[in-house]
Amino acid sequence: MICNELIKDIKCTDILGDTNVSISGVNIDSRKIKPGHLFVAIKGTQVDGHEYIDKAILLGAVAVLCEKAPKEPLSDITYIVVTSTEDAVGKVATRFYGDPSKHLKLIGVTGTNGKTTIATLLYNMFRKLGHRCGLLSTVCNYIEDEQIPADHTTPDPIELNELLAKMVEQHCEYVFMECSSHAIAQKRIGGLNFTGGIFTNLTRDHLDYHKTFENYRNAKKSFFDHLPKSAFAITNADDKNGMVMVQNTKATVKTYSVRTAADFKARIIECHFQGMYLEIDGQEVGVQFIGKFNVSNLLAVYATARMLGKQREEILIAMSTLHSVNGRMDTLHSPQGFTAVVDYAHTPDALKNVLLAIHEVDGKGHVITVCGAGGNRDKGKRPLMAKQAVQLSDKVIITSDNPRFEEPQDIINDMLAGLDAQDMKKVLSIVDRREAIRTACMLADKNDVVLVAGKGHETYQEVKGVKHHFDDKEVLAEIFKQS
Ligand SMILES: CC(=O)N[C@H]1[C@@H](OP(=O)(O)OP(=O)(O)OC[C@H]2O[C@@H](n3ccc(=O)[nH]c3=O)[C@H](O)[C@@H]2O)O[C@H](CO)[C@@H](O)[C@@H]1O[C@H](C)C(=O)N[C@@H](C)C(=O)N[C@H](CCC(=O)O)C(=O)O
Ligand SMILES: Nc1ncnc2c1ncn2[C@@H]1O[C@H](COP(=O)(O)OP(=O)(O)OP(=O)(O)O)[C@@H](O)[C@H]1O
Ligand SMILES: N[C@H](CCC[C@H](N)C(=O)O)C(=O)O
Ligand SMILES: [Mg+2]
Repeated sequence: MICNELIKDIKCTDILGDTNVSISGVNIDSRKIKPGHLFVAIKGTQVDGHEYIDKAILLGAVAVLCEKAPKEPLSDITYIVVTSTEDAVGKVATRFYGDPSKHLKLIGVTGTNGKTTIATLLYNMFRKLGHRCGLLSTVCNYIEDEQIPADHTTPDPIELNELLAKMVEQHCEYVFMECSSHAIAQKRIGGLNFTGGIFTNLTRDHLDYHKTFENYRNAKKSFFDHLPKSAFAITNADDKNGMVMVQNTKATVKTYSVRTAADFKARIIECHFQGMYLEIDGQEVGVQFIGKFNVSNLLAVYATARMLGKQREEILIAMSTLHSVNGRMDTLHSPQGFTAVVDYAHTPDALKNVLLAIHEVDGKGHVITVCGAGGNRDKGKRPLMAKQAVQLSDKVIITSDNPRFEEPQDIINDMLAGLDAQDMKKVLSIVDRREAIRTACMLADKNDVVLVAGKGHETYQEVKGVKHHFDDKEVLAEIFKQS
C-alpha cells in the first residue's frame, strides 16, 4: 500500500520525505520490522519506541510514524509526525489491513469479570446457529475451528487487525472479542467499527496500571463513549457502574438484570451441580452452568443475540446445549468422591462469586480453597482475596499463582496481611502450588469441594520471565490417579 493511502485518516503535524513510498507492513515493535515496513514509535510503560527508530531503519523500515522527527532525518526515509502515535496506530493498522471490522459484525465485551465467558459463549452459540465466527479471547483466538494462541486478552492493534483481516478472508460473519481496560487505555482497539458492546461488571483489578478506580472505570467507559450511533450497548443494570458506562454513548442502550427492571431479565428456578433451570425473558430453559454470576453472563449472551436479530426460541435452544468455558467453573470428580473446581477467579469479586456459587449447590460438604495472587500485578487486591477466600471457605491454602518477578513468599505475605488471628486458624500457606493442591486433596472427604482458583485455563506458571509448564487440571488428574 502507498504511504499516502495509509495515512489518509490521520492528522499529521509534519511530514518529511516521500509519501509515495510503498509500505509492505506496519509494526510497533522494531524487532519485528521487515524491509519495506512502516515503524510506529510509541511511548510505552517501559521504554520509548522513539529510541528504536534507528534499529527499525536498520532492519529495513522505509517510513516512521512518530511524535517527533529526529534531529538528523535520513533522506531516503519518510517521517510522518503526529501528536499521538498511540491514537494514530489503530487507524493506520485498520487501513493497512483493509478495514476488516467494517466487513464483520464485531461485538466487544468489557468489564472486570465475565468477558471470556460471554465472548466464548457467543462464539459457540452463533456457530451452533449456523454462522461463521471468530473469537478473540484471553484463552485462545479462533477463526472458525482454527486455533491461534493468545498472549493477551486483547492483541496489539497490528496483530488485532491482521487477525480480523484473516477472519474476513475466511468469510466470518460475526466476531466476538474481549476489550481489556489496558487495550482500551492504550487504544489497541482504535479505528475498529463495532456493531455492539457489552458491559459485564466493574470491581477492583489492575490498579497497578490504572492507579485509581476512577481511571479504571473511565477506561472501560471510553469504549462505550466511542461506539457509533448504529451500534448497540448492552449494560448490566445490576452493577453500580452499569448506567455510568453508557451515559455518554451514542449507541442504542439496552439493559439486563437478574434483580431489577430491565430490557432483558432472568431468574433462577432451580440449581444443581449439573446446572440450573432459569427463566429468561419469560421462557424456561435448562442450562449446564451454575452460579448467579453465570445467569448474568447468560443473560448478556441472550440480550446480544436478540440485538443481533435472533429469535427467543432459537437462542434458548442453542443456550441449553452450551457448556462451561475452559478453566471457568471446570469440575473434576475425584475417585474419593470429592469435587474439584478449577476456576480463573483472580480478583476478590470473582473469588466471592465462585465461592457463593459453590455454596448454592445442594449436598456439598466442606469447601477447601487453594488460591494465590499474580506477581507484578495490583498488590491491593491480595489481602482482599485472602479475606474473601477465608470468609467463604472452611479451609484455605494460600499458594503461588504466577510470581513473575516477585518473591512468591512476599506475595503470600501480602495476602496473609489481610487476615486476623481468627482467620489464620483456617489457613495454611504452601509456596509450591502442586504441593498446595495435593494437600487440599488430602484434606478433602467425600462430598467436599476443592476450589483451585486463579489460573483456570493457564498451562504455565510464570517465574522470573520463564513460563514453566503447569496446569491445575492436569495436576489434579495426576493426584487422583496416584490415590
Ligand atoms: C502494561 C501493558 O499493558 N503493557 C503492554 C504495552 O507495553 P508497554 O507500553 O509497556 O511497551 P514498552 O515495553 O514500554 O515499549 C514501548 C514501545 O516500544 C516498542 N519497542 C520496545 C522494545 C524494542 O526493542 N523495540 C521496540 O520497538 C514496543 O513494541 C512498544 O511499542 O503494549 C505492548 C504492545 O501492545 C503490550 O505487549 C504490553 O503488554 C504487556 C506485555 C503486558 O503484560 N500486558 C498485560 C498487563 C495486559 O495487557 N493485560 C491485558 C488485560 C488482562 C486481563 O484480561 O485482565 C490484556 O489485554 O492482555
Ligand atoms: N459475571 C461475572 N461476575 C463476577 N465474576 C465472574 C463473572 N463471570 C465470571 N466470573 C469469575 O471471574 C473469573 C474470570 O472469568 P472470565 O475469564 O470470563 O473473565 P474475564 O473478564 O475474561 O477475565 P480477564 O480480565 O482475566 O480476561 C471466572 O473464573 C469466575 O470466577
Ligand atoms: N489477565 C490477567 C490474568 C491474571 C491471572 C492470574 N493467574 C495472574 O497471573 O495474575 C492479568 O494479566 O492480570
Ligand atoms: Mg478474559
